Amino acid sequence: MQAAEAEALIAPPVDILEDASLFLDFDGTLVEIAARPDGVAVDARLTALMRRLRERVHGRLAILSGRAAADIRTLFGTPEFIVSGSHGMEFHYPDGDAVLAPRPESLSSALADMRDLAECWPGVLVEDKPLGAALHYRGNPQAEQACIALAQTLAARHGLYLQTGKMMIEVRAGGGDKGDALRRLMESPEMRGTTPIFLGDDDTDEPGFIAAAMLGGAGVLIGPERPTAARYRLASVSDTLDWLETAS
Ligand SMILES: O=P(O)(O)OC[C@H]1O[C@H](O[C@H]2O[C@H](CO)[C@@H](O)[C@H](O)[C@H]2O)[C@H](O)[C@@H](O)[C@@H]1O
Repeated sequence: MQAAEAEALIAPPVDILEDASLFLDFDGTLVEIAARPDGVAVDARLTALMRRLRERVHGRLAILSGRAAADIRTLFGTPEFIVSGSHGMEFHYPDGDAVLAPRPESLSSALADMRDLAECWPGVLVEDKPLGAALHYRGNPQAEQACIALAQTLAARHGLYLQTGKMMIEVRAGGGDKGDALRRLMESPEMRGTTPIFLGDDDTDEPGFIAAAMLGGAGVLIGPERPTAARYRLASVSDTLDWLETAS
């Protein structure tokens, strides 16, 4: 699918959640980007909003995050919606069921190499994830090229998938993405035949936008204009929370 010209994108109509299944990215969509991965929090407004949205879409609500699903579940405190983590490779359901792809053995070696690099670049953080290892350089943007080069080397050496992100680069298990997660969830009896709507801000969200469109729904890009497979756009996290409150 061709990326749409982002400047042509408008806000989604507020009645778009009628007969919808709603998929939401987390960082940069529901919460502002923070200096560090552990710098985000879920406040009372967001908790209440998720409850209202769940009712609005009759339970057809999921977060699709690049984070570990356990992170999202901890942040929300045993959520009553589906959480797909690790870029579409993990699933946690409200009834306690969980599906997790196998952790690549090579991640231990990749993490050791990343930690060696981080020791040479103050401000660089290493994130150990269930299915991936990430280098965050938001704390030292000058380390960007070194982080990308190491991640490229590790991905090639270990046959891992190279995942780009916002001031981070990750090597992770391949074989799935947020588009696959959305398609899988849309096959459930509860969601089948409904219209998938997916809100996200990052590279990892683009496969989800494509999958939503191919199933008759739409993606909503959060943030500044850029080439994207999303059909609509909201300019910021703040605008997104306001729009979701109106639409719920
Ligand atoms: O798919 P998402 O839910 O948007 O998760 C994407 C990544 O989010 C986190 O990193 C990003 O957010 C951090 C906190 O705002 C920020 O410090 C970092 O620079 C961003 O890249 C998370 O740490 C990653 O594991 C997720 O893949």
